[in-house]
Amino acid sequence: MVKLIMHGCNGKMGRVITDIVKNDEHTELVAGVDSYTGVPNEYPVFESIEKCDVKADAIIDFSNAAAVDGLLDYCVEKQVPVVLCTTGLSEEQLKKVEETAKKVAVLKSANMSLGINMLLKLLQNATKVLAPAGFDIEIVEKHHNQKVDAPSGTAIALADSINETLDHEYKYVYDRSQVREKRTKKEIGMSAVRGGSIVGEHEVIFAGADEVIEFKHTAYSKAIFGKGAVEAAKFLADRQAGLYDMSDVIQL
Ligand SMILES: NC(=O)C1=CN([C@@H]2O[C@H](COP(=O)(O)OP(=O)(O)OC[C@H]3O[C@@H](n4cnc5c(N)ncnc54)[C@H](OP(=O)(O)O)[C@@H]3O)[C@@H](O)[C@H]2O)C=CC1
Ligand SMILES: O=C(O)C1=N[C@H](C(=O)O)C[C@H](O)C1
Repeated sequence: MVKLIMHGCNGKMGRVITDIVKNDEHTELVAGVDSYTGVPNEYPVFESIEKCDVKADAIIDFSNAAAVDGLLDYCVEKQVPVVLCTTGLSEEQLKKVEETAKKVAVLKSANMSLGINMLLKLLQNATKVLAPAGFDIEIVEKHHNQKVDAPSGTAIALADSINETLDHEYKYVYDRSQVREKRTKKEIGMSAVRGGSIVGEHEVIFAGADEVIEFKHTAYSKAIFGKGAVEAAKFLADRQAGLYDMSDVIQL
């Protein structure tokens, strides 16, 4: 049995993970952490990770960026692997993730779904053909009205995957409203839409002269992220220190 701590247990994804683990015979939630402790839980809940004294094989994190520094320190101190799913981390925090992964196993992924992780690979082949042929690259993402970070972590991961095949020569453009200029060739535009209960949509557009190719992923439920995170936790539980991602968990 893999014993888990759910960091952000009373949030939207924390509740999804709680349901998945309840129906999974190989995992058990031994504790939760959430700044909101006003609801009943079937496991002990602590208001911050520092107060959690329950031993576990791995932590799953869906919280917010401000909570991640303390979590990383805790993981190093207690030597507990962590599946880091929270998005919107700063450059400084991303460096801290890399440093942490030298001391304990960390799996970081902005999107735990099979579809997006497959798309990250597909895009690399498409980019190798379409970018040299002069196609412009734009990413449009849509999410629910409760999301705080923009663009989504997934949109950035998609852009990073594309840019990796372009020797990181393309720059990211998030806002065209302040500059009265045509787009340049070597840029990836990213646009964010927020509204209602949209679970998550990502569209990558390769726009050429007289033809357009679009890759689109639509999430119809948060369970696709939850299932991926639980599988990632099982994978990570007995791993050596290192920085992992979903391509280590899913056979692509
Ligand atoms: N990688 C992936 O596949 C996915 C990533 N995400 C990302 O996961 C994160 C969480 O998403 P979601 O569940 O929708 O967000 P929610 O806001 O619904 O949940 C986050 C929870 O974390 C709690 N929290 C805040 N601060 C702390 C803290 N210091 N310690 C512990 N818990 C804390 C919040 O409490 P309070 O409300 O009181 O602040 C809230 O209950 C986001 O960054 C989102 O982008 C989401 C879906 C998929
Ligand atoms: O906040 C969300 O809901 C989601 N966040 C992740 C992101 O920022 O990419 C993943 C998913 O799209 C849902």
